[in-house]
Amino acid sequence: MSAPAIAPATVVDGAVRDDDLLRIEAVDGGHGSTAVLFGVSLGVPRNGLCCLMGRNGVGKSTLMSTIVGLLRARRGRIVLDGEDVTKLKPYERARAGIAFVPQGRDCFPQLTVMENLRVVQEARRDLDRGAIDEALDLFPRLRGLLDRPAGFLSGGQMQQLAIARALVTRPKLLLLDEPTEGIQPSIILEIEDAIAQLKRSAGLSILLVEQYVDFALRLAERYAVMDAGRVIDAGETAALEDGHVRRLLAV
Ligand SMILES: Nc1ncnc2c1ncn2[C@@H]1O[C@H](COP(=O)(O)OP(=O)(O)OP(=O)(O)O)[C@@H](O)[C@H]1O
Repeated sequence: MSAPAIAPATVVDGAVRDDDLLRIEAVDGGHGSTAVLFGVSLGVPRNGLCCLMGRNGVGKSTLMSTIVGLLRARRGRIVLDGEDVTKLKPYERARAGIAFVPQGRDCFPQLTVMENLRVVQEARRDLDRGAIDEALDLFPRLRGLLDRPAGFLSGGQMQQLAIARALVTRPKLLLLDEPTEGIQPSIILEIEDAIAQLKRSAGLSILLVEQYVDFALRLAERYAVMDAGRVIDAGETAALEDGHVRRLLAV
């Protein structure tokens, strides 16, 4: 049987702009022999937030892993602040300014909150102690928990620690994969405040994967919706009609 023809990438209007900090251009990718992403083009504005939405299994986490280099892009380009990072290793992309908070939060459960932060700092000699203080300023709740092992934190506290760990690297781009998942509403508000504050602080752009549509749209300037490994709609949130994204997600 002959291989199926590869469809040309279709770029949805408004998905990516020339001056975006992160430009994902016509990327194909997946897991081993399983193709998941098909010609994905998407941009994250400078000092802005793009929320990426879509039902379970459409490829959002696969795209995040491809951006940080845990999975290889089979076709297309990933450009960060004008630098083509498509072929860089994950640690090289981290040094180029990409930080990732995966689903599941990825902290060391036996280490205390402070040790979790120091591990990141000590792995990177270019980082100074001030970076930890700045990250803690954003999440004051963590200051009272510095000696507590991360495994004894609540889900919301753990999420705050995971974001703080990412910020210790002083990234240009922060990738957040479903930060509200399984978290109580009061802590979701704290996380929303922290993300809003991060956006205001100069130099940070955020790609947020989120199923909680209201949370995502309150924070975002740009949105994109994926279905079956493709971006099917994207644009400025300011121009969104009420209910438009929900209708797409219900497809
Ligand atoms: N390690 C893996 N090996 C093979 N296939 C995988 C692997 N991880 C995910 N997939 C498949 O890739 C597709 C996209 O999954 P992905 O996790 O990227 O979707 P998602 O949109 O992030 O969904 P969710 O919101 O449930 O996390 C799914 O069909 C999934 O089964």
